[in-house]
Amino acid sequence: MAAASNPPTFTPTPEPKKVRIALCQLGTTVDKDENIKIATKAIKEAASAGGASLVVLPEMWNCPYSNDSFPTYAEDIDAKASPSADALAKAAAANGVTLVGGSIPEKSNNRLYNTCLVFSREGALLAKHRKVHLFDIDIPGGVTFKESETLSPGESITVVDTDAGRLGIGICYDIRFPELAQLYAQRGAQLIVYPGAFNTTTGPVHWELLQRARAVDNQLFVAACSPARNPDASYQAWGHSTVVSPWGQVLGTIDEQPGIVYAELDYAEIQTRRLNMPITQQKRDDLYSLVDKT
Ligand SMILES: O=C(O)CCC(=O)C(=O)O
Repeated sequence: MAAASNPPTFTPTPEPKKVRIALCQLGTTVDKDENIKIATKAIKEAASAGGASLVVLPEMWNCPYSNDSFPTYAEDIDAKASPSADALAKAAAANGVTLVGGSIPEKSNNRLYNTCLVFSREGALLAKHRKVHLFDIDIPGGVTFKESETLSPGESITVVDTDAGRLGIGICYDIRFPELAQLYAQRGAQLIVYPGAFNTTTGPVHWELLQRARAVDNQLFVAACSPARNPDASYQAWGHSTVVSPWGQVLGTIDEQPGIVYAELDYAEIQTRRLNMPITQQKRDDLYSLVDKT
């Protein structure tokens, strides 16, 4: 069967070639100020003791993961009334790291979003990603959650150039939608970062599987950063923050306890894998295609 002539969509980004990433699996409390302190301390440790140049925080790191908490912990980022965003900007600059600031509940124009902020190593806000796919599921005897009771979905997708490479951003449930990751790959993302908080029902079966699938499908790096499990919380996070290579190998992971996962990302591997196995060129555009509507 003749392969369709697909144009290569990957534009290699010349620099950087190698990045040391740190995923901070934070223990989250009910006290926002305390959570900010915990996050700030972890960012410092990841940069200084850990030598990371790219630091990632978990989904909803400044509050308990619950619909009761989102409205009360939400902050208005655009109005510059966000102690969490301020603390992240300062921590990125103080430690000279690119920071994917997990997510926090954001309030904006009478709506709430699950929002990830990305900061440069100078502390400038580079991107804001609002979770596009809300986590609404009902698994009897397992987990039931309906983010749409309080949150609204984001309306745009996010690829951002940073000192630590070209990053695609998704939040947790966003990882279940392969087309989003494919669009990010088409736009030259080298790494897709998913702050996430899977749970003890879906986590054991899907968390690593989805990361490895997104990495292998798109021949790029994937990193997913979870909160640590809090036995007292209503939502039991799976933990297991993980980094995966374009070949689907787990480069670093952890259990459900607080801690920091480190990994070396050698972006040259992306090109090697794509040259050795050129699936992008082998796609059958005559039979199917991905439509970018953004
Ligand atoms: O997809 C899952 O199983 C979990 C998703 C989730 O916890 C979230 O989107 O916050």
